[in-house]
Amino acid sequence: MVESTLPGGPVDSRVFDPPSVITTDHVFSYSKIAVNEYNLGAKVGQGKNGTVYMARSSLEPSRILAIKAVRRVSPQDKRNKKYEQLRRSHIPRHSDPTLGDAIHSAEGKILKEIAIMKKLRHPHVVRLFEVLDDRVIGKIFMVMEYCAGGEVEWTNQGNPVSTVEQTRRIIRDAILGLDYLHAQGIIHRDIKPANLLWTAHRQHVKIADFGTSQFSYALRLSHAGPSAQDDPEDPILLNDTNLAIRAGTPMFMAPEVVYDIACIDQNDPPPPQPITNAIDVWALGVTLYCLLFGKVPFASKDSGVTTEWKVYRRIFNEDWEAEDYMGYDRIPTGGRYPSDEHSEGGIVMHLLDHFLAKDVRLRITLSEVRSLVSS
Ligand SMILES: Nc1ncnc2c1ncn2[C@@H]1O[C@H](COP(=O)(O)OP(=O)(O)OP(=O)(O)O)[C@@H](O)[C@H]1O
Repeated sequence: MVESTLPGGPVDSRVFDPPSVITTDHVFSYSKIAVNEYNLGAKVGQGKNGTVYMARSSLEPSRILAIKAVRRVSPQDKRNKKYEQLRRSHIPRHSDPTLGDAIHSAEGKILKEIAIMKKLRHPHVVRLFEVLDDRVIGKIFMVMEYCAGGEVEWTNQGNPVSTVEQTRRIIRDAILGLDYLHAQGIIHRDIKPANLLWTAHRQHVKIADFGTSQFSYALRLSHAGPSAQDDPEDPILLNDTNLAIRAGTPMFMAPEVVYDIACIDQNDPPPPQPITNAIDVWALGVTLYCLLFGKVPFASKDSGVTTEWKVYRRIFNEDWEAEDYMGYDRIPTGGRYPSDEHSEGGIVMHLLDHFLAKDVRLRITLSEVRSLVSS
């Protein structure tokens, strides 16, 4: 068994390991139970646009994979019969991302997710192995590594389900994955427990779901310097105007993301802050809070049509509250401002404070947090 060592422990790297993502533009066999050499097994997940199945390759049956099957046309767009007719009769078999992007946003979205995943190769990021994209077929198939442990769970009727030590391990893995993403110029934009997947036996956590992620050339340049100019880039990645558009899950959104809605009725609002990779750090802070306390830090206290707006207002204006105990093992926090800052509770509350700094300039960076959690 080959193992690679990361700070905090070894990672099993026995998985099939092609040097780059394979793109197959001919689907020679496709049914409900198989696509090309892959036999589809149980359904393991359902997203807005895609269904995820367990799968095995007939060429290597011992290896379990995950295949995400995504419709080129989203369910509501299916009503657009004209488009579907056009697609079936005119689209050539070979893949052309820019064409796909231009003719249909659902297809453009999945091609962008694929272009992003193609750049990524890290022990704490779900790996894409192959894309089956035959344009005469109504679906695109993404063959990925399988994360057998499922989504990171965080609440049982408002109570935490992970111990503080388990939480530390989850956050540590997510920090390593996120730090890598940012170095590649990728802002995830939807960090939350449901997008962190456990490997088998809950050994490690990997970041998943790049459906709302965005490539930022400026971010890539800031990490790689002039050598970033030599990166092979897919043209579909280079439009980063989307960064200003609100995306992700409301309760995990950073103050700078919800600014326009939160300040809508303020006479003298503070100046807006830039949208950067710090939005992922905020979302990781919200994730840490969820794991520690079994609830979100900024929730609307009532239900109704204005709920989402109220959440944005709370994110923007209000401070988070600390419970007296954190984790399934109920370790004392010492309250929102613990008197003993060196106690376990004191250290964790201090960390939360830095993750959830409303001012982007005061928010902790991943390199700062890395040194804190590995010490
Ligand atoms: N590699 C994987 N291994 C195991 N389970 C997975 C894997 N990828 C996704 N899943 C499961 O499938 C679910 C849906 O996947 P995913 O979030 O990628 O789909 P989506 O259509 O992009 O969803 P969304 O509606 O959030 O955009 C996930 O929440 C997860 O439970």
